[in-house]
Amino acid sequence: MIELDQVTKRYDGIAAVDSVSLRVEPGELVVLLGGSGSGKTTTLKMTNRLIEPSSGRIRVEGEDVTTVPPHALRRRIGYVFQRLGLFPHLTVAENVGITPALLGWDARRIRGRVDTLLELVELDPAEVRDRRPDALSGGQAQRVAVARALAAEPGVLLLDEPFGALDPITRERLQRSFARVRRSLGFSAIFVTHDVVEALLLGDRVGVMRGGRLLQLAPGRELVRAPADDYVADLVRGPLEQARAVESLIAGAPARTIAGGDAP
Ligand SMILES: Nc1ncnc2c1ncn2[C@@H]1O[C@H](COP(=O)(O)OP(=O)(O)OP(=O)(O)O)[C@@H](O)[C@H]1O
Repeated sequence: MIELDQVTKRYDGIAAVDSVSLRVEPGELVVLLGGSGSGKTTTLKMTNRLIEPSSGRIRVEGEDVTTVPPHALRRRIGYVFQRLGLFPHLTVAENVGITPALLGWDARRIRGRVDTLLELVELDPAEVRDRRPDALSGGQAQRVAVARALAAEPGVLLLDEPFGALDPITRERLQRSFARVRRSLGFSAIFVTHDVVEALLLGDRVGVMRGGRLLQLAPGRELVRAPADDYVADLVRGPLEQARAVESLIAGAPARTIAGGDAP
């Protein structure tokens, strides 16, 4: 569904993305995981031509993206931005229905699709349909952003830290809700995050990026059991140790803090 073949992006001779190759199979969700500046967003934006690669090939649904006009490509690929990108002057229904409207769907079909998607992302259409984005909570707005990206029934979805700005409880709720939406619609997706737990829980496979390179692309289980190098090992160790510390706390064992000392 998505295929990157030795894709590189250079800025002033420096590689932001360095010879990255990966394939996303039909229905698969690949997470790109890495620290700030590792090249995740640049990789995502090259996939829908918001950024043009310096070299390499990208195919989406079998087609070389350079042969598809960018606006046509972006109508076929849903995109959820790092910072929302909802249009503040449009209502929720207008935001969600914008791509179907551009594609010339009739008003009844758009309305039906908008309501179906709002329900799918667990919002009550009657309650939020006519509100503007500033009248929504952060979590509600992010649900609307996901609904909007899915409105024109794309086979491919790109998500850039979609839940990054939310508190942990809202974030976890949205992760669960997104996993459900994915099961019911079955699209392929690339999901960018710097959150290791989110990556392990949501990704069919997780690609770890550092300095523009893809260090390892594997199911989360394999990253934990057989990390390709010390960087990957260190990256996954932190949250695993945290989880173990919490478990022993719950079990009533004399818990030790992550720093190694006894918990208060
Ligand atoms: N327009 C640009 N001009 C010059 N350098 C850029 C440009 N865009 C990105 N870069 C550089 O490319 C590298 C990769 O950036 P990118 O945004 O892809 O990283 P990221 O992993 O998504 O980081 P974050 O998690 O902070 O969003 C960084 O070093 C960044 O400074």
